[in-house]
Amino acid sequence: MSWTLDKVILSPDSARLFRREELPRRGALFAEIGFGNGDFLVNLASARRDALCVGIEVSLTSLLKAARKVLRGGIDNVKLLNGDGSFLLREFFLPETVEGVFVNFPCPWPKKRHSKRRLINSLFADNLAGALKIGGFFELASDEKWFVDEARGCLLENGALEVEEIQHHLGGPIGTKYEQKWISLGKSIYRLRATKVSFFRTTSIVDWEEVTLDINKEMPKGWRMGKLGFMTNKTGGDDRFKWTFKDAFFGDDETGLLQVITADDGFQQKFYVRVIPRENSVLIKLDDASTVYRTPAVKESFKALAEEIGKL
Ligand SMILES: C[S@@+](CC[C@H](N)C(=O)[O-])C[C@H]1O[C@@H](n2cnc3c(N)ncnc32)[C@H](O)[C@@H]1O
Repeated sequence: MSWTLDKVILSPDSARLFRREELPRRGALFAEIGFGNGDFLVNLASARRDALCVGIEVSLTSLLKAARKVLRGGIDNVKLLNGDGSFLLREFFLPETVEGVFVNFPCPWPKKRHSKRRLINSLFADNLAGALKIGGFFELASDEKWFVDEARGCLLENGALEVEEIQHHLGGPIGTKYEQKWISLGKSIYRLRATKVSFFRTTSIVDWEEVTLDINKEMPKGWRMGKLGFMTNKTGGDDRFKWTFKDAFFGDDETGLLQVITADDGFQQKFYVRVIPRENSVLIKLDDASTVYRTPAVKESFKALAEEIGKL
């Protein structure tokens, strides 16, 4: 990533420092989840120069496009995070600090078999309520009435949120790309607003203090880096988290690289672990090109890899 984009996009590593050093010093905090082309976020940030506006997106293409827009506009109160909005609402923000959360035209995933992919569920409602300060609000806009109905039901399950009736009208103050698209096709727009009215907190699972994941494992007898290939498709974990080792690669520099996929409550991360032979040991470390949130699944995958290497 270029150094300029780096000023706007927070990687898991820079998010850690920002969260500790900058976040508590900022004024009002707003978040937009699934910001797409970034227009709404940029407009919000321009209208509220006193506030920090955090955009969360799963799409890297959208992330880069929006970051360029922010830089071109000379806007200094926007930060972007790559990842799932529900997870990052809970993990990135300090408890009960966010003034407002916006979700504009989320993917509805209408098919039943895709319903687990829908952003708004009971876990989202809890993560939202945990991030919002008392008096903070949530706004959802969608062209799908059934989706907003379902979202309303999920929000109502969290007793700290006061959920209003669904509003049905055409257009909002700042039309997003999808809003303009649906309106031009003659579709209706549904809006839902909720306010946090009482204390509610969630527990973060990311270890924000832990920096290193390095493990130094005693080198097994007859060790060859090629043995790392035996890890491929090994998997483990429990109800809350899972890890899988994928492809292994071997460099000319005697080191090995293993691809790892982890999931914590469905939050996926993909990264590479470098395995480096030392005199009598094997060093297992996060590859320099990878950054991850230090979740239980990530930590356990390192421990499991060390254990497996011991068996080789
Ligand atoms: C239909 S588009 C709407 C974009 C924009 N808000 C608009 O109104 O024009 C939905 C966006 O949500 C993003 N998205 C989907 N699931 C997400 C998640 N779990 N967390 C964050 N962003 C997500 C998609 O990548 C996509 O950019």
